[in-house]
Amino acid sequence: MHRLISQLKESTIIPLALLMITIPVAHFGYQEFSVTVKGLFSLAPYIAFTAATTLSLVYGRLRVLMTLLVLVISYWAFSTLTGPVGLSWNKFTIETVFNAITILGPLNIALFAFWAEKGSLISDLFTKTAAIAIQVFFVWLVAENHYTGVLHFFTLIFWPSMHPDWLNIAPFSFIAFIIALLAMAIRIITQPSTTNAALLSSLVILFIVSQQLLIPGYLPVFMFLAGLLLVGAIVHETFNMAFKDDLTGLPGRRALNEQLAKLGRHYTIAMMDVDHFKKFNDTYGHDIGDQVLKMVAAKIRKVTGGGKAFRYGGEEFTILFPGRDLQHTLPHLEIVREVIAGYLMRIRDEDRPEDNDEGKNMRGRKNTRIQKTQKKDSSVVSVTISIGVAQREGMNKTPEQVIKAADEALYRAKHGGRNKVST
Ligand SMILES: Nc1nc2c(ncn2[C@@H]2O[C@H](COP(=O)(O)OP(=O)(O)OP(=O)(O)O)[C@@H](O)[C@H]2O)c(=O)[nH]1
Repeated sequence: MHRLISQLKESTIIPLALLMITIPVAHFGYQEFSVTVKGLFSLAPYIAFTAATTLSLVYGRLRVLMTLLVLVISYWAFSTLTGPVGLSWNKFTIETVFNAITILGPLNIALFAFWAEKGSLISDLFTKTAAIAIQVFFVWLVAENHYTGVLHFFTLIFWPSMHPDWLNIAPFSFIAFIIALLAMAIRIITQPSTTNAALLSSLVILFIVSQQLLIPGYLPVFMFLAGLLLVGAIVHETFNMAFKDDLTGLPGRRALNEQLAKLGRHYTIAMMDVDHFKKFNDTYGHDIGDQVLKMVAAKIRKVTGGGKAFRYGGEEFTILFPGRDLQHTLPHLEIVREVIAGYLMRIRDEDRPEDNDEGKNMRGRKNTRIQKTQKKDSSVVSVTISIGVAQREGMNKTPEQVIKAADEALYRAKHGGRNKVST
């Protein structure tokens, strides 16, 4: 739960801050731009969309690609509606296009966020693009043939309370935005990620520009932001894939190597390893083993004393203490060891408490749980870790040599009975 909240904060904070900053730029700043700058700025969203499209194709991010297609169509249609050519469109076409974008746009963003990415990129891309093409065809059909009935239906106000005065979009559009917003909120709560935050931001941006279409700055400035957020999401997630361990969320070996290269002349390194983990896996299975590794990583991540945790590989972890000597790190490592040894983990099964407080109470009743574990309830488990520590000194001059010394200390901890810190 704690990790979910921090992931949620991590993925939404930047888009939220950028949305806030963009409001005054679109509302006041844009008016100060010269005509040339305004003209150039109208191209800015297309530049950001092109960059995001290229990255989506290179990294196979179809959900982002489909959202981009919705944004490109919306931006092109909205800028045509509000531009000089749009004025020659008849009123019926203008209303049809505006209503189509504001009803279908949000629903499509939500749809593509949920529509699983399956098969090859090309066939998936083909199916999803066909879904958009069919919609575009129907909109064209309505606009061409002046199906006033359809348009009239979509602008009907069923519930006056659902259509407040400040709303500049049709009632059906408002409902579409609410449905899409709820769906995207569920999506980001269940799967907090930078991409989902960027998709949610695209939806919010589509709402803002639909609402403020007649204020000149909003459309290019906010659409540019949408493109930038999608570019940022792909770059951020690709970076995470390379540097973060997927199972535990800790920085991985590549990140560790980068940090090792930056260390100064004064540091301590601790290597740690889960005790008898092979036996644990054999007894409880690999999936439960994974859950335990996640728990161990969560505890190691909280190390105090200036330590930085990494997953070294398998059931091995590393903590770097830049600028700290060995004696300083020992009490902090003892805390990590004790916390893990004292933690009774309830295995995720049907009985696992959904409620976090219940889980805490259960852990509080430690002695009863241990007895229960030994007698009949095999759904509560615990593990210990052994830790080896070494600092940069004497013959151990390079990070590799210090890691080797810490590994040797870890070997001594294992042979000294495990569940201990050795130097
Ligand atoms: N579930 C799970 N197991 C893993 C993972 N990575 C490594 N392991 C297992 O960790 C075990 C490591 O076993 P060993 O290196 O023999 O050491 P050990 O059993 O922990 O014994 P000691 O280190 O001597 O206490 C192996 O069974 C690996 O399959 C992982 O990501 N998930």
